Amino acid sequence: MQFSFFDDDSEHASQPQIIPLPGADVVYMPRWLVDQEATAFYHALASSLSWSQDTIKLFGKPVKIPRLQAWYGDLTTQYTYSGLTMVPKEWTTELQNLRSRCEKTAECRFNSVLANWYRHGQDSMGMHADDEPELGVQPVIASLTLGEGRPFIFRHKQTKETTRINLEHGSLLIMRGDTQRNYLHGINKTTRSIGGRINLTFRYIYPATPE
Ligand SMILES: O=C(O)CCC(=O)C(=O)O
Ligand SMILES: [Fe+2]
Repeated sequence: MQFSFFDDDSEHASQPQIIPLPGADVVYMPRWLVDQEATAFYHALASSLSWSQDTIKLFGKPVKIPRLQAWYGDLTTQYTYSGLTMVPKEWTTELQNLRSRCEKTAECRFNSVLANWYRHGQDSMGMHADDEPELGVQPVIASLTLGEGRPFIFRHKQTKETTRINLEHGSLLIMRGDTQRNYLHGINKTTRSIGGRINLTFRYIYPATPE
């Protein structure tokens, strides 16, 4: 299924759109940031965040993930994974600014943000759900797109029904409720020659409880 939003009335261009996915709660807000501001944030984040291309193990072999990433947050959000303690970087001015605006829109608190930089069409993110226990049972995730729009794929875990939403420059996508429980999501590669896209996913990570 493909959704496109016909919106002739520019006054309503940033009206929230409810994405009709059964068993999910997804709202898409085109032009949450006006073009000029979104472009300014794209360049500021590209040059100021501490980007790295992380390595994961695939069938025992180290493989570089196909994008750059950076993780920022409150110190309470650090967690231990396979004996490795992951410590977030301290909030930058731009990230603080965007965090508080996302909190106002989503009407909830965020203490962490994962930044992804898709440098070109060959950068991607595999299908996954953001369902780690430290995100809680019904996580709210606010996802901001800056730069080149890319199709965001939702796939229902049981029915496998697939829905694509083109995430545009300056847009905010808010996922809540059972979205992570019922759906996977991801960003495919494309052979089209396209520009870069920076995505910020604001989250709330529950502080680890001592064992
Ligand atoms: O780039 C995107 O829109 C997806 C990012 C994402 O799913 C994640 O960071 O968990
Ligand atoms: Fe995700």
